[in-house]
Amino acid sequence: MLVTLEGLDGSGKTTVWERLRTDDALPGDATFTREPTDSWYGEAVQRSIDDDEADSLAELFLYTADHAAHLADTVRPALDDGRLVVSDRYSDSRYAYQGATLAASDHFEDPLDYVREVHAPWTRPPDLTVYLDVDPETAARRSGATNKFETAEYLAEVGENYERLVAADPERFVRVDATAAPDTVYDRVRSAILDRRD
Ligand SMILES: Nc1ncnc2c1ncn2[C@@H]1O[C@H](COP(=O)(O)OP(=O)(O)O)[C@@H](O)[C@H]1O
Ligand SMILES: Cc1cn([C@H]2C[C@H](O)[C@@H](COP(=O)(O)OP(=O)(O)O)O2)c(=O)[nH]c1=O
Repeated sequence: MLVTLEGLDGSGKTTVWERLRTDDALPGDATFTREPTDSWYGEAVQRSIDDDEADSLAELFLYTADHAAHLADTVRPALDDGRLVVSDRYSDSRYAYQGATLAASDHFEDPLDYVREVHAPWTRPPDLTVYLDVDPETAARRSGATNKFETAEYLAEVGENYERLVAADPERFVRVDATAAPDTVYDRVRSAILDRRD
């Protein structure tokens, strides 16, 4: 089963993901992974993140290349072995974030839909996506604006894209109020995963 954690920067995904890794209630052979990955594709993504002048379309394809390699090298082999896979960010991040960065482009009527179409023929959709829901102001404050994406204004657009993704696929998403206390958020994410396991 493939579980993904999604949400704005600062929503608490990595905090939850780190705790899940040591939770004995989950299978000992579970694969914990993330996007951007730590492969050379992910390093190329990080260079783009660090470049405030990076071209948004080029950046989309860097993230997407990282996802393709992530599927081939990590996700599909683990799923084929019957393992639980938990990814801190995955394709919904691309739809939500690059759907926002490309909104300024005049190439696309609907950038979010375009990004989804790019992935549709070959990606592997998650079986469960836990959406850590937090307001953009809290997200920006918690994340400390460490990169070009972490402004409340931009994160508000990203949040609207996430809401669109949740509305389009309500069976796949479980929303967790990420403004709650860390232990409360963790317990709710943990329950969502344990309740959904095959
Ligand atoms: N439920 C929470 N309440 C308050 N602060 C939180 C909560 N979850 C995480 N944080 C803090 O917010 C910051 C970002 O958390 P992190 O897990 O890195 O978020 P993300 O991976 O979604 O960007 C960290 O300083 C973390 O300690
Ligand atoms: C996976 C992914 C991340 N991102 C963004 C979200 C983050 O601002 C940035 C790097 O992710 P990361 O460093 O993991 O930040 P965080 O821990 O706050 O999620 O890349 C995209 O824009 N598109 C994507 O497809």
